[in-house]
Amino acid sequence: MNGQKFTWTLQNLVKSLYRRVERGTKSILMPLDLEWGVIKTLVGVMGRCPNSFAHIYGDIFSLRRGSTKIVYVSGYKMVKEALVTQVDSFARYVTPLFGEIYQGRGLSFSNGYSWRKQQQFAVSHLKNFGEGKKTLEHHIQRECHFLCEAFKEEQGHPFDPLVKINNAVANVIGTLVFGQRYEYDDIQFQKLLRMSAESVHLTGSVWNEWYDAFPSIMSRIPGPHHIIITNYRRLAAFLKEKIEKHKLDWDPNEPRDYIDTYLAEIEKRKNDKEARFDLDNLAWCMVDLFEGGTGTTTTTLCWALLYMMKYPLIQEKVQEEIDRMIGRSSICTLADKASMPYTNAVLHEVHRKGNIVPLNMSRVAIKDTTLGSYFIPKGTVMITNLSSVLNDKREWETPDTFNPGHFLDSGGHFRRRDAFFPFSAGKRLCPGEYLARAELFLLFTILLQTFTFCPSPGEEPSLDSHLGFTRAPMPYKFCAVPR
Ligand code: HEM
Repeated sequence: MNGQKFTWTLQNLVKSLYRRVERGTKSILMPLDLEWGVIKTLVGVMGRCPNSFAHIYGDIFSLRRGSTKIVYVSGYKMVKEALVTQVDSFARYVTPLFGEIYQGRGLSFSNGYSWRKQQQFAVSHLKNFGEGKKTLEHHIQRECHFLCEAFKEEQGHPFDPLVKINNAVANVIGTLVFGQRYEYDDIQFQKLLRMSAESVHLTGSVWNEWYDAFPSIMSRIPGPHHIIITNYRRLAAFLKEKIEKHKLDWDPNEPRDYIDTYLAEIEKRKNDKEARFDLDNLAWCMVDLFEGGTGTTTTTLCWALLYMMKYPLIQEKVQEEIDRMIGRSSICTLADKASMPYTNAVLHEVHRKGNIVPLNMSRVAIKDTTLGSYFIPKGTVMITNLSSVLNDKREWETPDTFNPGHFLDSGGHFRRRDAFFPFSAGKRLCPGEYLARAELFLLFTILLQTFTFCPSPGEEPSLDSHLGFTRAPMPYKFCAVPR
């Protein structure tokens, strides 16, 4: 069968699936009951967005993956009810694949008392890290300097910024977690970053879906799903080496990073076994912080620079505000954000349109509950569609347009918006939000203070994306022209 005929056959298959649903394949639980694995495969092959199901079937419908029922929740009001109002009815859904990898350790795939204690500890470290000249702000500013130097080396010629940005962002989280940064041409570190990006990409692929639907079969047959497991274990091994080195010259009175403060916490919580402060858990929390903190922030900054290239007038307005509030040679600080409403609004709009975690991380109902007017039995998996919140026509004036005005009032002051959920919401929201926002503000502002970003000659910037676990722009090149 040639490619065109194959696509045509798949299109007809999707249409017939739609027809089957339109005729009303009633589920006991919800109005819609489809095979999620089939849908995901078709979505992957044909690039269809699962949001279209919400347009047809409303803010709550259900799907099936193997024997697992999945409730799919869309729209600001319903997602908020699920994540915030009914927060105690749901916990993190630990998929079979990630259950196998994490075994209850770390931050992302644990629950209950141990998760709460580990999460509180991580959030506090990420917010209050460092003193004097070794603050979070200082580390980010230093990394901005290295990134600007690396961009300058390109001398205004077209280049793909992804590797340099990814390395800079990984260095910030690396400094906070294990006290070390790497040069942008370090081959071993680049290999580790590629491995980490590959895992994130494969996590959003159908292989992960099929593993979750049929774990005992998939664990026995070869395929890219095994790469996810191997890559996570390699990353954990790399981080365990850092822990071992730290133990050799650890001084509890002079904590250098997350490892040092965690080692002290292990001592402090010796009698609180349930909180699980131990060396093994430390390594897996580090995996979560490193993995969670690198790809997401990198992708958001790549979107930000792409939007600036696409909309040069917006870029000019940001630069005008930078010149007015900071000047060309002073170093931007976090305190500057309060007096830069336009730049702040542009970054918020980048988060909204970038929409980098479209389907959030899944939950599971831990008791019988009711959402909207639907009964959801204990054990049902729930996906909250953050994409539908960030594009909800009932909340945003021009949801389909990149419009920083969404975050500005009529006087040009910054205004918060209720439906701004890129980091999710409720008590399980992203623990790295503060760090990510600090990093993005400083990196974005310092880059635009130093350069103007233009498309490669003769090329029109494209806003096309590719979907793994995160939604990232297609690889692109630009010219960073010194100002
Ligand atoms: C633009 C940047 C980022 C975005 C958009 C983002 C978004 C998210 C989202 C949507 C979740 C799922 C929350 C939920 O289940 O309700 C999440 C979880 C998580 N994020 Fe982020 N994140 C970002 C940056 C970071 C950074 C910098 C770190 C680490 C320093 C981080 C670490 C984590 C971890 C560990 C989790 C799992 C938390 C848990 O299960 O309790 N993220 N993030």
